[in-house]
Amino acid sequence: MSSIAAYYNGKTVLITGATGFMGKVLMEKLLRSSPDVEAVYILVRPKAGQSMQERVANMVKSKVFDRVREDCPNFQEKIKPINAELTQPNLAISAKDSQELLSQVNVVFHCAATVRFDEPLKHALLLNVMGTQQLLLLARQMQKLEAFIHISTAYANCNKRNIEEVIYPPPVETKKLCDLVEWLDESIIQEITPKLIGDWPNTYTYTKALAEYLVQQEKEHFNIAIIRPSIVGASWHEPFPGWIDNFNGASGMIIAAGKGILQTVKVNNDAVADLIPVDVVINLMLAVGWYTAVHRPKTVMVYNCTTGGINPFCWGEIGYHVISTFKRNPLEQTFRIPKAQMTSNHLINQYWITVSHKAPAMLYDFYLRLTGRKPRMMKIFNRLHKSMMLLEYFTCQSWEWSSENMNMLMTQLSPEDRRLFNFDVRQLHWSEYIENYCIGAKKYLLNEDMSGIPAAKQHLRKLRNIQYAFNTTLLVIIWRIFIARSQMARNIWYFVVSLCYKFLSYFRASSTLRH
Ligand SMILES: CCCCC/C=C\C/C=C\CCCCCCCC(=O)SCCNC(=O)CCNC(=O)[C@H](O)C(C)(C)COP(=O)(O)OP(=O)(O)OC[C@H]1O[C@@H](n2cnc3c(N)ncnc32)[C@H](O)[C@@H]1OP(=O)(O)O
Ligand SMILES: NC(=O)C1=CN([C@@H]2O[C@H](COP(=O)(O)OP(=O)(O)OC[C@H]3O[C@@H](n4cnc5c(N)ncnc54)[C@H](OP(=O)(O)O)[C@@H]3O)[C@@H](O)[C@H]2O)C=CC1
Repeated sequence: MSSIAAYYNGKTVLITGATGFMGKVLMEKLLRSSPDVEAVYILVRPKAGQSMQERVANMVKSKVFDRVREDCPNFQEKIKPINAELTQPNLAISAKDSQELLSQVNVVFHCAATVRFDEPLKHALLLNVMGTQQLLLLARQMQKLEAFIHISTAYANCNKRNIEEVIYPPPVETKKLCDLVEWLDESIIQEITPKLIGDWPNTYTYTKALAEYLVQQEKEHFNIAIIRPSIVGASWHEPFPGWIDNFNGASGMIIAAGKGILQTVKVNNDAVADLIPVDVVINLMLAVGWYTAVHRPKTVMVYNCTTGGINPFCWGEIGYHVISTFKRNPLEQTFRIPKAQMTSNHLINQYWITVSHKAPAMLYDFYLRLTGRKPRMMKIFNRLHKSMMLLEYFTCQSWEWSSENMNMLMTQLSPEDRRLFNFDVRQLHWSEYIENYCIGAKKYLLNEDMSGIPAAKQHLRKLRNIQYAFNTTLLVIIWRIFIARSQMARNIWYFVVSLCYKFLSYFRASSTLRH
């Protein structure tokens, strides 16, 4: 019997960020592997005109729960949603709900965060830092709390090259910074943000670094562990190979490449692409929850959850496998044939942006206008370029993370646990993983049916013919203009044509003699 699965049976778990990408995969695995878990409380806010209840009712219908639905058809009865808003005092949880949590919860998984790179500092602080502080205050009063697992990011300390499994001192006193932004005008905060975040690339990584320090300060009160995943991608095996449901991390760029929109991207081909499958992160989270509660380590354990040091793979290789997968399994209605120029040279990238992004977008928008439709391609590309700018910090450099704690934990697991909660990324076969990632993005994110592949291939052939015809016409036009303007070009042209003619005559004559 698995010790990890057995541990969660009969326990009450609280998950924040349960409606997010990782939260859903966590809930699914927990409910499937430990069907006798007492209850899974989730903090959910109303959103986009939907009440908390409506959101949860829709969420449990998601495909991500298909496997657990098959194994335990009444799995949703274990899910107990609590109305909460992490940016509000006391997380806006009612007194009654709060009492229930304080008396029941055994394990907390804190996943909620804003992961946007362009989040205004004030909001990122409110949610990622102050929200975490409020949750810690609540956790302090939980009578049966056995473990508090905080999900950070491997890039929380991306201003360092070598990242150990320790908490680094924060760049500022968090309390002072929070007080400051509370009364400062929004526009002033925006202006001083670059100065405040210093050598962090964005408010997301900066606030995740501050949160880690806050979490560590609670170590006297309960058992804490921090998990730092790198770039979380589609699942490796569970619940299905290639499961993905949002455009974050590398997924948006992979899809943009598959759609033939992204044709050039600024990456260092030889830099390590530290992707980590979502199910690996979730298995590690459940194992860490068990280990922290049962073994009660004396210090706050930090688990860098990365692949680069163990089973490295580079951006250049990812690009190659993404393009080759999408050529074999094309997406529907692609804009152009999938192809990716990948360079870390700014000027070369700018050249390709002009030639293979902006020029086709302008031409297509012109065609849309001519046919009485609204132009939209330039808008899409401007958005893509904004995203590419925000992501290039992560694709043009490599980091080294130590992963001793992840390795240590592996040695603590029984063979059964190692199989059921596998986080051994040495077994990851990258080309197979990337292929499943791309196909998963097609199926689960874009809702495209695999039966549409022959039509998608036909569309690619049409695009190829258009491209050949366009290139030939362009070449002839350029050459005609050139010849009309330059005597030298004319002479070269006549020389080349006469040379070809002579060659042809020679071959025809020699083949006639042979027969
Ligand atoms: C040849 C292939 C090469 C592939 C590899 C190339 C590059 C790899 C790229 C990146 C890797 C580095 C990632 C580093 C991660 C660090 C790890 C972390 O710790 S954490 C989490 C990571 N966080 C993120 O990834 C968030 C980043 N995103 C953002 O900050 C913002 O989305 C944004 C980039 C600033 C863009 O903001 P914008 O306001 O313009 O858009 P929205 O996010 O609001 O999205 C609007 C809407 O569009 C949908 N969407 C987004 N992207 C796409 C897409 N590519 N195609 C189609 N649709 C897309 C999005 O879901 C929204 O839809 P909806 O309104 O319905 O929700
Ligand atoms: N995805 C990745 O590549 C990586 C993620 N991480 C970390 O993993 C964790 C989970 O990330 P991921 O699942 O990808 O993120 P998502 O963006 O998919 O999910 C974020 C979750 O946080 C919730 N949330 C956001 N704001 C609030 C709020 N004000 N009150 C209550 N809940 C809120 C969201 O709820 P709602 O549905 O209501 O918006 C959602 O459930 C984060 O802590 C992130 O930093 C770390 C490394 C990489």
